[in-house]
Amino acid sequence: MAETPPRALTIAGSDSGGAAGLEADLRAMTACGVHGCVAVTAVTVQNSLGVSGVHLVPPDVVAAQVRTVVGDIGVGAAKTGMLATAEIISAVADVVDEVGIGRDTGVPFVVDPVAASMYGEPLLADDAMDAIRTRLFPRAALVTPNLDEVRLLCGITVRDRESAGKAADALHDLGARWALVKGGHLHGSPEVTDLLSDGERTWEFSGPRIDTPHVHGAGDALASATCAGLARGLEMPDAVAFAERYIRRAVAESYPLGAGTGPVSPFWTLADWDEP
Ligand SMILES: Nc1ncnc2c1ncn2[C@@H]1O[C@H](COP(=O)(O)OP(=O)(O)OP(=O)(O)O)[C@@H](O)[C@H]1O
Ligand SMILES: Cc1ncc(CO)c(N)n1
Repeated sequence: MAETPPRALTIAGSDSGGAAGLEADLRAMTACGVHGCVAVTAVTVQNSLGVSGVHLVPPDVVAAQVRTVVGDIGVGAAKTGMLATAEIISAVADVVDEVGIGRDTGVPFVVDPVAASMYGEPLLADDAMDAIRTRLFPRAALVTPNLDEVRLLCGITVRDRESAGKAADALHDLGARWALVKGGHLHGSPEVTDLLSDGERTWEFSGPRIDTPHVHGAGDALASATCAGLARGLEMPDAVAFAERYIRRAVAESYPLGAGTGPVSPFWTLADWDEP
């Protein structure tokens, strides 16, 4: 019998196409050697072409999932994905306080402020980004917005390194301990650069832009791999470096699926990482 591995929790929506959402989260956690637990917030009707339906889970049921997982299994870190409504966000803020998940607890909280699918369908109610900003940012060890989410959160349009730095500072000022500004949407540059900051120091994670359209779930996988790194006991910059290494290979090995956009690949594991 093997030992119990590190555990992490994702509070997220389901993608029936299995590319993004909690399905992507669990796969990334598994690939990173971590047992993933789930608090489901919503069921989406989704495939490689888009989202055609959303069915919400009641906020008290979301909170009960968090409570019951943490009370029995215990987790070393947690993350959020699709939270859908201000009511679910409020329930999540209350329950993470109750169970000791948070910015300055021993169980780091990664907030991925998912606003829309990659096709542009909303995954968050219009009034709910404000709830993420006010209720979740002050509890977050790390926030991981893409450039559209940065604009919604702090009104900054990121075009280059300088504006990315300003955005990271603004996100930090909203209460997050660390901010990772993801540059995947800055098309036109041959490099993809993600900028991590704690308001004083910055780390840049750069690599060549990989020529693939199949990046469905890339953001979910990056936040989940970071959460897995934290659950494995890494400090923040190391956990992000670990996740950046994971996502670059996952993007390089992405594959087509259906008639639309395919996912980043989870079909390799930690055991492969040290291959030449
Ligand atoms: N073409 C690419 N080449 C290399 N890395 C990429 C590419 N696309 C995405 N990435 C990596 O994946 C990360 C997440 O992508 P992105 O910035 O698009 O986030 P996202 O919009 O939240 O993702 P999604 O909504 O598709 O799950 C990027 O920060 C980057 O590290
Ligand atoms: C359920 C769900 N969560 C997150 C995303 C964003 O990647 C998506 N497309 N679907």
